[in-house]
Amino acid sequence: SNAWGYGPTNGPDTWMERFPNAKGLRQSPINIVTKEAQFDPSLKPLKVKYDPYNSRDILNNGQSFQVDFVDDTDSSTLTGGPICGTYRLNQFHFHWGASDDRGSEHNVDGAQFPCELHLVHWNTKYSSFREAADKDDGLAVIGVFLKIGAPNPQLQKVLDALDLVKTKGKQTTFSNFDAKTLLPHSLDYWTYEGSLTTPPLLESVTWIVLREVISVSSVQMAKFRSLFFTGEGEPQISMVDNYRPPQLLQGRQVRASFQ
Ligand SMILES: COc1ccc2c(ccc[n+]2C(=O)c2ccc(S(N)(=O)=O)cc2)c1
Ligand SMILES: [Zn+2]
Repeated sequence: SNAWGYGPTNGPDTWMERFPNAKGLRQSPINIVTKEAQFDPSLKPLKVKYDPYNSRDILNNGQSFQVDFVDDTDSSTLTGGPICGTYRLNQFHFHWGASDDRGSEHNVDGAQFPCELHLVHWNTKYSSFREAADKDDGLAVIGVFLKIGAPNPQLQKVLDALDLVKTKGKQTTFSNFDAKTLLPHSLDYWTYEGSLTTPPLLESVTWIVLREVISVSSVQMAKFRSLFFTGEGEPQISMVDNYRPPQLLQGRQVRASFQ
């Protein structure tokens, strides 16, 4: 099939055939080498203000599942940190592995986590997500690593909805969810200029990767893996290993908000 994906014939190593950005100079994800991340005292604290009223639905888009937010007002926003101005929360989604030893997109000192959460925001100097998506300062994505440990009750609310979106294209109402409950206590972060990690791989993302992880149990990870890349009635292919491997840094600086 010509659609991009994560399989042997349409996976990350084939993406540059149809998406030339794949060979760009600010591609994501990357391996974060913590000793080379320089503390930048000019970085401001992250300011996250999410309104549960804005959560709308949960969708299996055939590559991951995402929770979409109503983003026609400034009620769920990201400000401060490395960004200028106000960015609105558009959606969050995850990337995960077929087993607990892999699954995250960013690595830290060469280590992979079983899962990574992405909270996607767009710069309100543009009129919409679509308009912002291809601008140098258009998007800001908060990355949060999930580490195997105690079950995560906040995450469980999202996982309980997955039974209704097993196959590609399925979506269901998902209201009154507070995305802030998925964040760790500390908002210390690494930041660098990068891209979308899926086609069209647009180089429009200020990445904000949190140092502190959130927990997920192995049983909860099995719930992610119960989804399918494929649509209803098609031969089932489990939705696993939907992560792009780390890309070259190409001279970019990774900054730290903490010492
Ligand atoms: C301009 O055309 C577009 C723009 C964005 C598209 C997209 C197709 C899939 C996902 N997206 C996304 O919005 C998208 C893709 C990747 C990520 S990520 N994994 O957070 O880098 C976030 C958001 C097409
Ligand atoms: Zn992502």
